[in-house]
Amino acid sequence: MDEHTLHQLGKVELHCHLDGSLSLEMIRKLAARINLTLPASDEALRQLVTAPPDATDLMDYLKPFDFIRPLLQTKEALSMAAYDVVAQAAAENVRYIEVRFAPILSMDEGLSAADTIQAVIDGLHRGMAQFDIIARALVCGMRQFPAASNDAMFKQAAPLLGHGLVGGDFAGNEADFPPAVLQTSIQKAQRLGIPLTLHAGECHCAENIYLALQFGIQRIGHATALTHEPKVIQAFVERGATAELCLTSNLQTRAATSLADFPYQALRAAEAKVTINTDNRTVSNTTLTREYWLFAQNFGVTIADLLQFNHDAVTAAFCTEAQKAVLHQRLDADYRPYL
Ligand SMILES: O=c1[nH]cnc2c1ncn2[C@@H]1O[C@H](CO)[C@@H](O)[C@H]1O
Ligand SMILES: [Zn+2]
Repeated sequence: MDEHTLHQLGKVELHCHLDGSLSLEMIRKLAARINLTLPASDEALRQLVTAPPDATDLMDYLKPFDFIRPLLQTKEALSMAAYDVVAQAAAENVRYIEVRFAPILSMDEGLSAADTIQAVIDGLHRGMAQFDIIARALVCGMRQFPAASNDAMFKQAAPLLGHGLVGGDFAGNEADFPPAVLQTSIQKAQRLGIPLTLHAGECHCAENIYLALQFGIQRIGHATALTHEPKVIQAFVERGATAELCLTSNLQTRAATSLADFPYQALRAAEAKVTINTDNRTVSNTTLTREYWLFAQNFGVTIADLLQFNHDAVTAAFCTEAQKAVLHQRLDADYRPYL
């Protein structure tokens, strides 16, 4: 299996952050709009927006996001950014993508949460008009922000469900704000009818995954801490949950200290549903094709495995059943020549 074949294959991506995935070209365009001077060379710019190579933990990894935040404070900027991520995904044959972002981080200059979501949806729609891809939005509450801010954001988000928005998540500082602390906000979002995925198990705490499952959440972002926890893996499988795995990101945040520490093999042995994702194309300096290649190189996954991961991704996606049926068929057609 070579990288070219992996590039050609149709793909479905459930876990991709908007602000962590802007192309350098788009970062330059957005910086020009706020008169921010950037390093002239792409190499120097890349260093500013990529996770530090010696990051010690998740919070260290998240530092480049502070640099991106001022760039995404207008509707135009959010729309341009969303279009940019759709274009990148379409270029590597992603057929369906859920792009997530945190409205609260784009409200510094007066936008409402609803404004930010509508702007991202507009950009996704412009991308869909241009490229052969379906793109939907997810909104992230930020764990370290006041519950009231997250609750208000989800309240404004709910009416946009079915209009380009398909669900929610909580991102940010998991170690200090685990699911137990978020319980009330999670339940409020669920009562609004917002389908949730949740970042959990990225800080060596399998208990967070267990609790997310207990809360009725069936998609887990990262799920890294499952590796050495057979009991939690069993609960994960029993619940029919799906893992949104992000290999490169996990090695950078030290959620996994080595390949052996990454939960793929354990999940595979338990016949759990897994999907491959970038997390952050730019901050993690990766692509979905590269993530597939890493799985092929390190874990010996086959084309048939990849097809299965993509079917599982479609099944776990938050789009409509009618769209899922079309996507399943499309994947079968995409993979047939390679099987
Ligand atoms: O791997 C991750 N774990 C937790 N939070 C993350 C990760 N990647 C990005 N973000 C956070 O999500 C926000 C919205 O996109 C980003 O600003 C970043 O702070
Ligand atoms: Zn993430």
